[in-house]
Amino acid sequence: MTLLVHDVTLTYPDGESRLTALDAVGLEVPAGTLTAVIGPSGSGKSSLLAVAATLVTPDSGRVVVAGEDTTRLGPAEKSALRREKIGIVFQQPNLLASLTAAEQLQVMAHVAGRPTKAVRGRALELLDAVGLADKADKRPHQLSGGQRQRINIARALMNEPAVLLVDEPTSALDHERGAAVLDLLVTLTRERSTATVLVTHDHAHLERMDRTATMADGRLTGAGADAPADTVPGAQDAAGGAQRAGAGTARAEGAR
Ligand SMILES: Nc1ncnc2c1ncn2[C@@H]1O[C@H](COP(=O)(O)OP(=O)(O)OP(=O)(O)O)[C@@H](O)[C@H]1O
Repeated sequence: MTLLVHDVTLTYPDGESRLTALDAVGLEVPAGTLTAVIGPSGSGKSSLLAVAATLVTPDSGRVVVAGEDTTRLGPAEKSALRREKIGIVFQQPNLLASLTAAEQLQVMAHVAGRPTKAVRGRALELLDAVGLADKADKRPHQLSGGQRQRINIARALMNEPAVLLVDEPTSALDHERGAAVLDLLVTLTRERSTATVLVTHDHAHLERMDRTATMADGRLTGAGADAPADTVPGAQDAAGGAQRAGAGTARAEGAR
C-alpha cells in the first residue's frame, strides 16, 4: 500500500478544551488509484490531507508513505520524504511570477537536489503530459487559470512522487475546465502509478474515481480501510514496510 493512514486522531486547541478534527481515521490508497474525499465544510478534509502530507503530526495513529512510517521521522527526515515521495497540489497554483512554465517545474528538481541535465527534458515531458507542450516558455500572466492549474499539477509530479495529494483543484475553474483537470488527474495517476487523494466539492465527476470516501465530523467512511488487508492489492507490501519499521500491522481500521 503506497499511502496508509492508520487510526489517526488529530485535535486542535479550542478554548479550554480541544476540537477533534480527525477521529480514528483510516485510509488506504494503492499505487495507480485515485480516492476522492468529499464532505461538508469543516468535516476534516484539509486536516486529512495535511496529515497525509506529513505537514501536521497527528495526536495518535500512523501515516505510512511508500513503506516508511513517517510518525517515527524527525523534521529533517520528514522534509526529505516530502520532497522525494509526496507531490502536493494546493487550491491556488502559487506559481512564481518571474519564471516560465518549464522553469516552475525545473526549480522543484533543484530544491530536491537533483539538478541534472535531464531536468529540462523531464519538465518538457510533463508539460506535454498535461497538454501544455507549446507553453513551456510562457510566464503565469500569459496563461489562463486552467493552464496554471495544469502547471501546478505537473510541478507536483516533477520529482516522481509515490503519493499525490490534491486539494480542490477545480474550485476556481468552470465546469468544463474542471472536468478536464479531473480527467487529467485520473490519467496521470494511472500513467505515473501515484497513490492519489483528491479533496473535492465537485460531485459531478466522482464516478471516474476509483473510490469516494466521505468525511463527516472528523470520521471517514468508504476509504478502503475497512477492507481486509489481504484483499487490497499491494497490502502485503505495506504490512512488510510497516513491520520493518516496527509499527505492527498495516491494516487500517479507522473507517467503519
Ligand atoms: N489550525 C487550526 N486550529 C484550530 N482549529 C482548526 C484548525 N484547522 C482546522 N480546524 C478545525 O478543524 C475542523 C476541520 O477543519 P478542516 O479545515 O480540516 O475541514 P474541511 O473539511 O477541510 O473544511 P473546508 O471544506 O471548509 O476546507 C474544523 O472544525 C476547523 O474549524
